[in-house]
Amino acid sequence: MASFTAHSTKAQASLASSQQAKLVSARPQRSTVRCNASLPVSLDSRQLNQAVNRCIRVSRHVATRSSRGQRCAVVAMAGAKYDYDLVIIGCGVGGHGAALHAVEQGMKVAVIEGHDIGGTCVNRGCVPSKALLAASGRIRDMKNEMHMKSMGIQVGSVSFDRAGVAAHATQLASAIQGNLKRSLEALGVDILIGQAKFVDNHTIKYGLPGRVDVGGQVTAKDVIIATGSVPFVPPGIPIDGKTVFTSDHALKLEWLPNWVAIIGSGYIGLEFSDVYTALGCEVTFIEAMDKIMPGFDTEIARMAERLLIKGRPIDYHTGVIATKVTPGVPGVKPVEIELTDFKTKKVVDTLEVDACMVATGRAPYTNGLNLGSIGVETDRRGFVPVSEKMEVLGSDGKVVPNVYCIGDANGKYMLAHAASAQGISAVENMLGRPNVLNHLSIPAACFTHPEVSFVGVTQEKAEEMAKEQGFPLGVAKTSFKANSKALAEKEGEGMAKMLYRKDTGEILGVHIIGLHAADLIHEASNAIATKQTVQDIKFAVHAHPTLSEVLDELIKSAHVNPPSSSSNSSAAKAGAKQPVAA
Ligand SMILES: Cc1cc2nc3c(=O)[nH]c(=O)nc-3n(C[C@H](O)[C@H](O)[C@H](O)COP(=O)(O)OP(=O)(O)OC[C@H]3O[C@@H](n4cnc5c(N)ncnc54)[C@H](O)[C@@H]3O)c2cc1C
Ligand SMILES: NC(=O)c1ccc[n+]([C@@H]2O[C@H](COP(=O)([O-])OP(=O)(O)OC[C@H]3O[C@@H](n4cnc5c(N)ncnc54)[C@H](O)[C@@H]3O)[C@@H](O)[C@H]2O)c1
Repeated sequence: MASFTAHSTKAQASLASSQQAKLVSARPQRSTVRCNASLPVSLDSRQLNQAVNRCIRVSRHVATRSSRGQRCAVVAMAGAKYDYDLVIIGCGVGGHGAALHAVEQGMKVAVIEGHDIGGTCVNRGCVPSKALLAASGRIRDMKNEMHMKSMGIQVGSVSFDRAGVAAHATQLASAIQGNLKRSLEALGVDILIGQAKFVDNHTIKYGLPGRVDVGGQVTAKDVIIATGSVPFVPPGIPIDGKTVFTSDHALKLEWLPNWVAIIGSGYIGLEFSDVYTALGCEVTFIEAMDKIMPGFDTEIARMAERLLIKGRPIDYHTGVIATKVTPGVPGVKPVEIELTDFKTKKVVDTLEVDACMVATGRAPYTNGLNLGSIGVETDRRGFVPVSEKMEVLGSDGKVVPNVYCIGDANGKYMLAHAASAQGISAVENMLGRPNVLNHLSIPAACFTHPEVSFVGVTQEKAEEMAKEQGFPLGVAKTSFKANSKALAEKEGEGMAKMLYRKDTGEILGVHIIGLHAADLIHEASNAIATKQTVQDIKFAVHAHPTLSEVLDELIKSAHVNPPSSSSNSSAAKAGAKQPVAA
């Protein structure tokens, strides 16, 4: 049976010889687990807690037998079986989030990164794109004379320096990359450089092609695959990086084509249409689905079309795919795009434009991991199959012990904050604390001007659920038009919509389009994550005048029956004023 010596430590523990308390992976057989309580160095209370957590992790017998409240100081035994508790392959936001949480839990962690710390989000995604959107958004605002005049502002001619805007994006990416790296170093995470591949569940080889001085082999009790994704380019589209390109190239803003066709009207297409049109380019969308912005709730997409497309130099072709693209030469020869009807497969048109951006989704970056060595097969598109606890599933459908996959590589929800939340969840699960992330509580936002955000399901999906499960569906709506803060900014265009169960008050989805929608969505996503109902949050107070009152009004306008209006509700007991339905 496991034996455990716990020292209650009021102050610093008394210390033995060794200079460093290395909570290195001891992974002895459970029957021989022995957590020795002599501490080799002074530990502060945080380190002490980490040590306790570490011991609890090594043996669950200990977890149940030792009172967690009692401050036990523990040091893992000598003779570590693995180099690390956790090795993370890929150091994007997913890997970074997982590493931070694992260190917090007292684990010894290494990340292996084959390209650049920060991955897509920091270097080729969220961060530089938001910098371009911020700069181009200002330019759009200042060029909007009517808007400025309506607030009594006169602006002279507005000009910008393309290279300066581009530099803002690259400098921001590089600053944030540095911050990320320093945060890992400060926490003692080992950063190993190289492309990693599995030898077995606990052994990873890494190196760089043609570099004998880089690389090696490490072992770990647990491994997380966090290798992210790369742009997906449909067949028949040669990328030259100049006239035919993906977001990887577009973010460098090396030139501004007069007319750019964007294939795909998802997040990347929309955000880049916002940047390009603010900087004076014309845009044509090529979208395979029958409607533009097919990923959004239909009503929100309709409003987005009015606010983000009509009134801007943007047109679109829907229900068509680009089957052949011939690159051009800037200023000399246009790019030719052959359009084919998505359903009939007949060629219907040919476009000649200055440039073509491909924004048709992302493909997982899982090649070269030697997943076969651990009995794993990716799906047709290359995504790693995972359980709801982020455990990797083998080709037999069973959990592959000690291997997890998070972020874009598993394809569950390709967003930065989802990757990092999945990383935290995976660490919790490897520590023996079962954790399932509710993906329906993860907010998403498109950072156009104005922004679009949502959490949970669309109205179409909610209607389907209501029909199948037989519950009454509530649809509450509010507008930004009546919001004092939005009106003060002369930004009254926008709406918010909530889908909820009228019988229980459960919130199924919230969609917002309008000023700062990306910030406003969190009240709703937190409510869904913590399972709060409409009744629970109906009487929360919002500062006036703020944009958050849009959500306040939205929630107050929802009608749940029964039991929210019952006189037994806590708010009614407290004598809260009943809100007026909008
Ligand atoms: C233009 C653009 C804008 C975006 N904007 C947003 C946004 O505003 N908000 C948002 O939430 N999301 C946004 N995203 C999506 C977001 O960037 C991704 O969801 C997120 O980066 C995924 O994180 P990850 O950690 O899973 O993978 P990544 O960030 O892709 O990181 C994976 C890392 O693993 C490394 N790697 C791969 N294979 C190996 C290997 N074998 N060995 C070692 N290292 C390896 C890669 O080099 C990479 O650094 C955007 C994406 C793009 C392209
Ligand atoms: N603000 C954000 O959070 C943000 C910003 C950018 C990117 N991202 C992430 O990056 C990922 C990739 O973004 P994206 O915009 O490339 O993908 P997406 O999945 O959002 O949109 C792709 C669009 O392209 C269309 N499409 C696909 N193949 C086509 C073809 N052959 N011809 C014409 N249309 C085609 C699809 O119907 C879809 O509308 C997304 O999953 C998103 O999560 C997020």
